[in-house]
Amino acid sequence: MAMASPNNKALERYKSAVTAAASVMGAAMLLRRVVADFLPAGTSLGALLLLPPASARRHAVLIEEFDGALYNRVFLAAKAYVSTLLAAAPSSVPLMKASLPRGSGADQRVLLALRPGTAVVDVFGGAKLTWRLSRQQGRRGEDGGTREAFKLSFDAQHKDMVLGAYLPAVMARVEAMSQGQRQPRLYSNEWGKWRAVRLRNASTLATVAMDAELRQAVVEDLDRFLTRKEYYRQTGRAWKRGYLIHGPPGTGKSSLVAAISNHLHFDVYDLDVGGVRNNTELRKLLIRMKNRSILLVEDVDCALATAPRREGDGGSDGSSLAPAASKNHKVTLSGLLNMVDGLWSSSGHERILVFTTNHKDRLDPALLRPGRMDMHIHMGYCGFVAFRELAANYHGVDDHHPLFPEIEALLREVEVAPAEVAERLLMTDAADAAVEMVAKLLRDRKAGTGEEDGAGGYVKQKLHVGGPRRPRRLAPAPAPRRGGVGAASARRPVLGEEMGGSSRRGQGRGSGTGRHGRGRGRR
Ligand SMILES: Nc1ncnc2c1ncn2[C@@H]1O[C@H](COP(=O)(O)OP(=O)(O)OP(=O)(O)O)[C@@H](O)[C@H]1O
Repeated sequence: MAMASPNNKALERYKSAVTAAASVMGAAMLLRRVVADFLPAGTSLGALLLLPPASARRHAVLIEEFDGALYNRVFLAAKAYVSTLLAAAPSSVPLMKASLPRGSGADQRVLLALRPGTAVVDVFGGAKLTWRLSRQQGRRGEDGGTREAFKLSFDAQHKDMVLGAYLPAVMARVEAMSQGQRQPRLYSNEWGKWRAVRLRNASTLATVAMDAELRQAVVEDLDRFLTRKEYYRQTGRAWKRGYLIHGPPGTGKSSLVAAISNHLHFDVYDLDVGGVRNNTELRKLLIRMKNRSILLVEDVDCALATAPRREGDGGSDGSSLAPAASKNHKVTLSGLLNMVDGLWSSSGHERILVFTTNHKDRLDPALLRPGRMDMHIHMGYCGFVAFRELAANYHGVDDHHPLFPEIEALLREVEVAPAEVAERLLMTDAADAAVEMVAKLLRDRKAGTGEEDGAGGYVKQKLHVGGPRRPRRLAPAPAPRRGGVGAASARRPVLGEEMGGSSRRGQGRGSGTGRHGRGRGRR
């Protein structure tokens, strides 16, 4: 036990004086902070004493749908979180909205939402927090649509807890929910807004038949990209990557994009350039893309005008080989590239840009310049290795099928797209019959009778179903096909407006798959 000496007593007195002074100062500082934080500027201490007790006052955080032109991520998180609150206590709100996320299947969880003007109460750390939804008309100069906002209100005494613990917990919960259940989404632009549509392509990097070394190079490039945050930060470069995927129709370009999306868990924003009304709209679309996403421009040689051209100009044959800026082409390639290099790169990170084309030779040289696209990926006609991968994936056929030697020899002589092979393989559930169908396709192709049976070519499958695209140049619908068992599943439904037909006959062998229809003005 310590002895009480005069010196010790003096020390004790000194300590208690310091402690008392510190608590008075602390209280004074706290009070000053409270005055500064909670009261309008200029409010005096005297006024503070006249106010009702803190517990009786309410504070609120307003969470608006848009932060300038950008979606407010806190609003999106709040919406998802409120949906879980409503699901947990449905009886607390007499009337709410129920919907399926756009483009999702009927097996998806129904999303519950507040109707404007209604509220739901949450309890956190003993505090009651009220989420109220309001809706207002967009301001002048904005795009005019209605905008929603959440008002999160709580007793003033819980302000620090709400900002420091509750809102971060809401964000973390929503993040965890999205990591756990989320399939990459496909967005498509409609009237200046991104709409989520159903991703129909479940390709993975393992199921896309392609050269093994090329596949490895793509995987490594993607994985390196993901882990190089520090490199991009240190070098001051935008954290983005560009891929140009080229090759004849039906060789798996779109499938590869879907596979990349599935590999990285990145959403795909499939930009229909023809549907973009002007550069302002394009700018809005680009900045409204989320991070960790892929911007896809398919058939870039057809989709984008290269440079302004005089009225009536066309190719030497009267056709328009290089689309020019015109009434139909509001967005030019250079306009898009400038925006991608500028605001798109600076307004987000972990972004991938993919251009696809059937005709690399027709691309604007600006796109082919070294350094413009980081990697050029060629998807070619089906070789024997690719065929074996498809046969193994679809039917589990091993390497020793009796028809394989013949097929290997034929594949060296004829050009056939993997899509055509895949289609034959999917026409029946019987493996031997499916392999025989591929062999027949190749024999017919060699003999130049490929389409006589009406089963040649393939019907282009979009990455998505759902959100209607505005009709583009329509080609006649393909002739009805005779299909075996499974033919329907081989050609999953394609939007009518996206189906087209052009006979392969007359294009010469090896011009690609004959019947495809994207309606994107493919030449
Ligand atoms: N390399 C491949 N590996 C596996 N399946 C393929 C491959 N290529 C094509 N397919 C099959 O063919 C269908 C159409 O292919 P896909 O749309 O990816 O080709 P594409 O090269 O993008 O064609 P297009 O140039 O007409 O847009 C796919 O859904 C897939 O079933």
